[in-house]
Amino acid sequence: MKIALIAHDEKKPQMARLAAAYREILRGHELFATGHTGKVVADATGLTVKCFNSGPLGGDQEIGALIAQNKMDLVIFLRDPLTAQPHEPDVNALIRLADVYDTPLATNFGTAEVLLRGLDAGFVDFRQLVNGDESKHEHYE
Ligand SMILES: O=C(CO)COP(=O)(O)O
Repeated sequence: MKIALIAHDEKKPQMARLAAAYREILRGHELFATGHTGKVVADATGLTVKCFNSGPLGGDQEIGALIAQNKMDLVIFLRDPLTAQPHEPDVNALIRLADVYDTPLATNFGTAEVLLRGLDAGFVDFRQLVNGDESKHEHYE
């Protein structure tokens, strides 16, 4: 599975804790992240993370583009709801696309834990069916 990890600055310590706690689950998957979050996750876990641009510089849009191609299976986006973000439209666009493509998305630590445990239990396996079915993608277009 392809997993995107994104955290706003105030949430990066949480992301480091989450990634370290669920390292054994994450290591079986392909990890993607916005620039600074990717470094935080790589440092916390030692795992390989494909890093895109930093969020404010277009990283959210790059991950959004993968969602729009149905090439992202799960997104953990630890948003900071208490700080205004200069790239709020990009954040909203990414979340909107996840809803368009029924991509599982967690925006806080608690839901992220449930998603990762669900991933481990096979509850996200339906994504393989979605990705393997091109007509499904056309259906969304
Ligand atoms: O701003 C972000 C998501 O909107 C995160 O970007 P960074 O991981 O580069 O800090």
